[in-house]
Amino acid sequence: MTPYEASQSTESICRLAPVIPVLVVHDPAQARPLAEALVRGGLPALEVTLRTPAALEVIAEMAQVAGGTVGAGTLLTPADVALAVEAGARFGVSPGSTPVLLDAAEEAGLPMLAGAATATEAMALLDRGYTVQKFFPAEAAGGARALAALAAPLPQIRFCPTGGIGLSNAPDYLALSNTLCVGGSWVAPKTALEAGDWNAIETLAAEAARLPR
Ligand SMILES: O=C(O)C(=O)C[C@H](O)[C@H](O)COP(=O)(O)O
Repeated sequence: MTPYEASQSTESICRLAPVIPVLVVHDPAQARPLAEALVRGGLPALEVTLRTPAALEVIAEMAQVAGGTVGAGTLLTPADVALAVEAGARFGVSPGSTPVLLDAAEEAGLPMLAGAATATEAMALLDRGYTVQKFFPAEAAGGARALAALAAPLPQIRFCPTGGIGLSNAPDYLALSNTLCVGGSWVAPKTALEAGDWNAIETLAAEAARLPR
């Protein structure tokens, strides 16, 4: 897969809904009800972070949920890419970008939403052909003002900002010309997950899905 094709795929995924939930799941038994609640609420694109021992099993379970598009987050190494693809991930997300990681994703045909936090990092990805990128850590790296400033010299790059975003500040990003969607963990909070409160998660998803962009 070329970086151009990867960007086309990640753009379509980012256009599915205003928010991509960032999920940290410890129990594979929660995968299906969680994905179903998020999809019912109107958020079909899901990012499962490879930060728990259960993550690959969670991806495999979620990949079978109708209407969902499941990706793997926190991809750091070529080995992570291979495991994510094997589990059934349809896209990958990384906090930053390294040539070996991008090589592996391109070879494996996994569309990457790779991270950049500065103009230099965004330009390096653009040089390689990635016109859709993750802006991470969004709030800590200057927030919506920083992302808006990048749009002036780099209008051809579109972003999914992630990191520190919630319902209250998501609109600041979604109003920007260079933002396709935002990522965030707020739609699947730890307390609701621990309680298996799928209705609460569906309500949070529905609220997020209604955000204008
Ligand atoms: O490691 C990755 O690939 C990630 O995707 C990192 C996540 O985007 C953020 O950790 C989510 O940040 P919060 O919404 O503030 O919890």
